[in-house]
Amino acid sequence: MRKIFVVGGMGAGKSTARQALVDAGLPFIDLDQVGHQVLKWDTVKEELAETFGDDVIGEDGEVVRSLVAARAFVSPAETRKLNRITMPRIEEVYTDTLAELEAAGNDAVVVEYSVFKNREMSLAYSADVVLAVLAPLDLRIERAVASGFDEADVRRRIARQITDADRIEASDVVFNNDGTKEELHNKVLAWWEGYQASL
Ligand SMILES: CC(C)(COP(=O)(O)OP(=O)(O)OC[C@H]1O[C@@H](n2cnc3c(N)ncnc32)[C@H](O)[C@@H]1O)[C@@H](O)C(=O)NCCC(=O)NCCS
Ligand SMILES: Nc1ncnc2c1ncn2[C@@H]1O[C@H](COP(=O)(O)OP(=O)(O)OP(=O)(O)O)[C@@H](O)[C@H]1O
Repeated sequence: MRKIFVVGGMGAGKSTARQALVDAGLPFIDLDQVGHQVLKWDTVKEELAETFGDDVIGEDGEVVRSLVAARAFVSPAETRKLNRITMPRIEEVYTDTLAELEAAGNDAVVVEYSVFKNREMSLAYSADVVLAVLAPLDLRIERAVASGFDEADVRRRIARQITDADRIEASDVVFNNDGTKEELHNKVLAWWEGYQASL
């Protein structure tokens, strides 16, 4: 099963690019969504409370994501603590989901991976193709804020992520999302048609 990774910084337009491939009929795994799923595991909740404070578990017993973000993205060291808790569990769910999709007879899957670092040392070692979605920083911040995130939080998260130069270096195809959503959608679909024809 071909694994088509969609990577990009916060607010770049990964979900929009992924949707174009989903509209073309591909199943998808969004690793941000998988991340939210593992926050429901008791072991993860316990480790987050030990690391970032008991109050990161709300009165309803669920992780208060905004509070974890406020504490985990203040420095590379704190972000590493978060990643050490979440990443092994995300990888476990990812591997299981891949196996299920493969068993169901799918030829390809789109994987949206927001914290991609490089092809060798992350989940992306299994990628057949890496598509990078790029957009100017001010536009990314504006879009992320418009979708509900606090600006200071967005800036802290972006500071913990790799740069677009690194993304260009590590990817096979680059999409600039500096026009309309429809333009991005069409560019991704055009790539997919060409890619399929080349197989
Ligand atoms: C910190 C948490 C609780 C914040 O939840 P929240 O709902 O506010 O954000 P959400 O999960 O939707 O992520 C939004 C964006 O934040 C950025 N982001 C999230 N986690 C990270 C991280 N570990 N490092 C850098 N950026 C990150 C990404 O650009 C992501 O697309 C959550 O992001 C989390 O548990 N992160 C750790 C797991 C992880 O790395 N998930 C990303 C997919 S592998
Ligand atoms: N070309 C565009 N023009 C205007 N708005 C856009 C464009 N591309 C994306 N957006 C909007 O910007 C926001 C971020 O886009 P999207 O969710 O696709 O990015 P993402 O890379 O998946 O972000 P995140 O890292 O937060 O998951 C969304 O609200 C989306 O609708």
